[in-house]
Amino acid sequence: MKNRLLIIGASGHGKVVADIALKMNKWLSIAFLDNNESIKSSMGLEVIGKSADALKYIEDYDIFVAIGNNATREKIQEKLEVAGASIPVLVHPNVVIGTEVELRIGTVIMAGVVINSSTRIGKGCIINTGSTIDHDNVIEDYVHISPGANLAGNVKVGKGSWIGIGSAVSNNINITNGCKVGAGSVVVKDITESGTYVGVPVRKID
Ligand SMILES: CC(=O)SCCNC(=O)CCNC(=O)[C@H](O)C(C)(C)COP(=O)(O)OP(=O)(O)OC[C@H]1O[C@@H](n2cnc3c(N)ncnc32)[C@H](O)[C@@H]1OP(=O)(O)O
Repeated sequence: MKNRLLIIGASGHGKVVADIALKMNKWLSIAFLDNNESIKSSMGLEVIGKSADALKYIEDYDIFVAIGNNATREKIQEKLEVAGASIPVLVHPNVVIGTEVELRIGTVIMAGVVINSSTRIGKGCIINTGSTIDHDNVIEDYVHISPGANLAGNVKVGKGSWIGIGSAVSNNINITNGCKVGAGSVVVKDITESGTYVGVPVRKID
């Protein structure tokens, strides 16, 4: 761990990530990188360069990718990992995390989340505000669980999938990689084909 933190992405998601990092009180200073040159600072934290500059900072900074798009976040984080960057896990102080829960690098756990026992969360995941992930889940790399989504026990979510705001996934369900599950949708059967699914229960629209 380094004593400075660099957050890639200074927009909405980046701000929530920075707020969590500030509350963790582990870093002496926190700054952003962002490709939008018009953003000079965000939340009182300076923007010191563009995303492409990240490799210049890997000796002195922990680096966290705060980009909401799963594929873009994966691309940037994988490049940083290959270059040997130190990539933290960010956990808001007000979460409940059970026994034998594994969280991998580049993942952020936002306020009000509950993760129950024996669940594994992969690299670069966003576990967004007030979502719940119950026991024995496997959340693969670069997944986004949106605010207020509820996953029952023994759920598996494949790499790069996005579970929409306020959606629900029944117990013992597998959702394959590269899926989008729409806002407020309910998944009661396995999803075995990548695509976009909406409704109660979900139907494939794309
Ligand atoms: C902190 C944060 O902000 S985190 C971000 C949280 N945001 C979310 O969770 C958003 C999740 N996204 C959605 O639900 C989106 O609607 C998606 C990804 C499912 C689909 O988006 P698109 O591919 O652009 O689909 P589009 O908007 O064109 O809709 C296609 C059809 O599906 C319907 N539809 C779209 N989303 C839903 C939904 N969640 N539930 C039911 N029907 C839906 C539309 O009404 C439309 O129907 P129509 O053809 O009869 O008019």
